[in-house]
Amino acid sequence: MAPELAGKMTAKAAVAAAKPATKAYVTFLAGAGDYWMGVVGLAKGLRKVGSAYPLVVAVLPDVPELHRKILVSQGCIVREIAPVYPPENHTQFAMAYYVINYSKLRIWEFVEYERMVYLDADIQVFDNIDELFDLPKGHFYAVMDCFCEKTWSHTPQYQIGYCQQCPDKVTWPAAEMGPPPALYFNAGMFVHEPSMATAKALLDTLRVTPTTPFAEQDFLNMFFREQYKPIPLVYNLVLAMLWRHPENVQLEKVKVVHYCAAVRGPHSRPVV
Ligand SMILES: O=c1ccn([C@@H]2O[C@H](COP(=O)(O)OP(=O)(O)O)[C@@H](O)[C@H]2O)c(=O)[nH]1
Ligand SMILES: OC[C@H]1O[C@H](O[C@@H]2[C@@H](O)[C@H](O)[C@@H](O)[C@H](O)[C@@H]2O)[C@H](O)[C@@H](O)[C@H]1O
Repeated sequence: MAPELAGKMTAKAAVAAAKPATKAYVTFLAGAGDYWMGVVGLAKGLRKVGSAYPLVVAVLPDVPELHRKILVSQGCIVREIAPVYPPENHTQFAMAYYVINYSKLRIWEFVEYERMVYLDADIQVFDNIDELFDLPKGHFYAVMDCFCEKTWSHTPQYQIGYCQQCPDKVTWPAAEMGPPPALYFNAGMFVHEPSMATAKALLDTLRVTPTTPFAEQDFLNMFFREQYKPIPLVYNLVLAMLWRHPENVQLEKVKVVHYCAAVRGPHSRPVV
């Protein structure tokens, strides 16, 4: 910044103006359970693959000081966030287990970063994925989910055996059921651009949006429906894909594994 300008800007503005655009990975941690172990695994995995960016951990107030200290000792940047709850008595439509995940929406408020890659704590990174930070701006990048697990049994696509991962296997009966479901992403990993305007729009929209079974994942799919751009499953291999769509998986190319099926993952969550 030109020295003659320095005197005219406040010190804070001068630091902000001089600060390079920053990027970071971010994950979400709630409660005193075992998910902090998954975050340690995530931090170690990102370091092992030589990532150039830090890992920010958005923690709810109920995350114990001991877990926060361990994460800081693993090089994480721990940032406390306030919980986000859907409107009073609206939560009965979301699977109770997922309601806490609405708090993920706070990461749009991390505006000190111009771009972030979100990763669930039950994810492990096995190859460098820093290239995601250089994807063209203005889109919401994430990997398409699979509708074949029992967790989808409440949906028409599950009931007729339709899945976006193999749209030709069971043709969507458009005549009887209208247009097929829009492409739907798994919200365990996505590339986003923090912005207070987007953060406000998300929370304002949430206030008037009835909850649905997959909670914030359904909400994000609705909110970013126009901007969503699928990226290859190598960036978020939802484990169930191995047995639901093995033909779509080239394991030797997979960079990120998401232990979100009913199996034991790095955070050692018991099988449900
Ligand atoms: O008690 C909880 C539940 C969820 N999470 C965080 O929210 C993410 C999404 O929840 P979960 O992994 O259970 O969803 P899944 O992808 O397995 O459906 C987790 O990976 C954690 O980052 C957490 O920290 N504590
Ligand atoms: O709160 C909703 C969650 O929805 C997603 O998990 C689901 C989804 O992957 C389904 O397709 C599976 O069948 C299911 O097992 C799994 O839990 C995200 O991974 C998680 O971060 C979070 O957004």
